[in-house]
Amino acid sequence: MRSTDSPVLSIDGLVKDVGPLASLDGKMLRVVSDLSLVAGRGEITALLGANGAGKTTTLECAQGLQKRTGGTISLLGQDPDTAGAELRSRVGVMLQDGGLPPSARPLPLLRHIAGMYQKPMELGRLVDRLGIDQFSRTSVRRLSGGQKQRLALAAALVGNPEILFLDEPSAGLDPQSRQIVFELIAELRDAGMGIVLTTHLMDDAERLADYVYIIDGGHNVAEGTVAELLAQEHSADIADRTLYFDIPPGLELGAALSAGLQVTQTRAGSFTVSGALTPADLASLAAWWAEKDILPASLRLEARSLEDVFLDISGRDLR
Ligand SMILES: Nc1ncnc2c1ncn2[C@@H]1O[C@H](COP(=O)(O)OP(=O)(O)OP(=O)(O)O)[C@@H](O)[C@H]1O
Repeated sequence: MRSTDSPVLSIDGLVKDVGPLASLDGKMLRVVSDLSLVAGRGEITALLGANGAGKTTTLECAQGLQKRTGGTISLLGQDPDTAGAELRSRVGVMLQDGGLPPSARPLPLLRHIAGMYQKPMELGRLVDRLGIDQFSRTSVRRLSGGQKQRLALAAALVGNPEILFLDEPSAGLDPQSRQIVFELIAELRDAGMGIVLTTHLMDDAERLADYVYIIDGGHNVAEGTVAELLAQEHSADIADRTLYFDIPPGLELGAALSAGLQVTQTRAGSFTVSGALTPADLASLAAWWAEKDILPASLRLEARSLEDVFLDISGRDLR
């Protein structure tokens, strides 16, 4: 486990049992087992995992919303299970379902929440930044999913927290909203806030996270910066590079590429080449195109992605 100078959250050996469950003959189900992580101030820490991996349960235990079965948790230096209102006022939480009162209107709601804190954020700026002024007088129940998500983020931020928890922050957001939300999250990080988020979207983790914990089956299976995870040892199944190109249908590549590469045609003329691709392979392919007077309609070379690493670590079976 990584150590950081000023952790906002550290979890050591977290265990969470739920139940008793009738489906298990009245036995308890262990949904988190021996999970440890550290999140630093001025950092975005991501818990990345498939559906049901245990991410939400872990965050809810960290926030004191669920009582843990075992392990230790320090949230801003205190145990969330026993701490009082003073700790809650320093923590911002954006839950997956928003948790907002359906009949409330955004602006009065945010003003009300701001009134509960000693040093709230400047409301006008936050409202403007998240585009809430466009729907400030529409009741929560009538907001779109993305508008609710932006309002939930504003509600989590208005108290100016030292640590911000975000459960699936980009769920339901259109590309513009996602861009605005991501920029704001990165700015808050740069200003020193500790941000802990859960996601099952590799792209979110790649774009946002300073440090990633991959969670599977209720425990950590890998951790590191995105660059460290991409560089780590992996099975032979995942290629370092994959080349995609589209050429007119009906042509056989023949000897244009060296033996040993995996070449597939996803549809006539659309090729995917993976394996130990070398510069010489690209040169010989280009020479073959020149000889046949072909300019590919599209051409893309991609390095291994976090998604490849994730699937390699956690397997391809549905959860
Ligand atoms: N009270 C409960 N009773 C039965 N099962 C539970 C209970 N709470 C959690 N679980 C199970 O524990 C596992 C972890 O759930 P959790 O919500 O933490 O996963 P997650 O990683 O956040 O998933 P998602 O990405 O789908 O939100 C799931 O299989 C869930 O069904």
